[in-house]
Amino acid sequence: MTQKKVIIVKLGGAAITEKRGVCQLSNPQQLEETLDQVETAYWHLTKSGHQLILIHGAGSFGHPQAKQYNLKPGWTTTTPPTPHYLKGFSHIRHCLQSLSQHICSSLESRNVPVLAMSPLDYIQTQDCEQTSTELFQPMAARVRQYLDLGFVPVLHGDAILDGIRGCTILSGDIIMYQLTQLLTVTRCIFITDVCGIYKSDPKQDNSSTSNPLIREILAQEEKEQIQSNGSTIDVTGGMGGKIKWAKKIVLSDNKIDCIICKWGSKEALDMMCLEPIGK
Ligand SMILES: Nc1ncnc2c1ncn2[C@@H]1O[C@H](COP(=O)(O)OP(=O)(O)OP(=O)(O)O)[C@@H](O)[C@H]1O
Ligand SMILES: C=C(C)CCOP(=O)(O)O
Repeated sequence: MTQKKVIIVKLGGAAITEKRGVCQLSNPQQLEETLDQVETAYWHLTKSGHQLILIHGAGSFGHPQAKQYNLKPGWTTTTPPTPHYLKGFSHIRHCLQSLSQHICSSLESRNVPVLAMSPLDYIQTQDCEQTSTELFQPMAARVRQYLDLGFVPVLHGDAILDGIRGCTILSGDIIMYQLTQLLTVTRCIFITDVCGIYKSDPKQDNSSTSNPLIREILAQEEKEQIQSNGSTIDVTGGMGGKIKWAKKIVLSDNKIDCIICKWGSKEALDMMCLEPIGK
């Protein structure tokens, strides 16, 4: 019997939403293809006894709103939130829930047994990314419980309460990292709208000579010559943030594969179906 494996797929905000807009989904063909691949991968994994966790990014349903209301630094716990913060927090949560609802109902109609989980309900951070892994235990325990029952848990980058900042923004990339620390995970896949990591943003330089795709990155290397400032609003660090958390995953357990690939690509489907890397 093959050993049961768990994979985590993050559907990036750039894959499922139009990040140049506000509360705008990706074009229907892009979104359909992305979710079709998730459906195919789910059936493939299930047949072989493997399990799938989904996380989605916020894209245009979270980043512009977080910026507008200054929600990442939060309101601090010493003073109560101003009406501006109350409105912003309530508004962003409403936007995020509508995105999660859309993704989950599209997958449910494809017969993928998804169960949505809002991180806000499972974690209060202590200074956002500085939060210790043990505080993520209730979230991981619920994910484990859903997996054991045969469901596909769906989490997302979220606006959450924070013991120091009052509130903050928790990236799906950090949720990915924390889950790898608490569950046994074989592979992490980041699906976005570019084929991987380049020397600099491929949307600003699409020449394969001056801006090649970097196929592998040494996780131990402190600094690599990668520029990661993108052209859309991203309060959680964009591609730079993703590289940071992917490296932390690999450094914490070098048996976990970490892959960044483009929605709809053959690589994305192969990686989600647990095909070997580099085939
Ligand atoms: N060096 C780079 N290599 C590849 N992409 C880069 C680079 N620098 C900037 N980018 C940009 O990073 C974007 C992907 O990062 P982003 O954080 O938007 O991904 P995501 O996970 O899909 O979104 P979200 O954070 O909303 O979930 C691409 O759209 C690309 O234009
Ligand atoms: C902007 C919000 C609310 C969450 C960010 O999550 P990410 O898109 O996974 O980085």
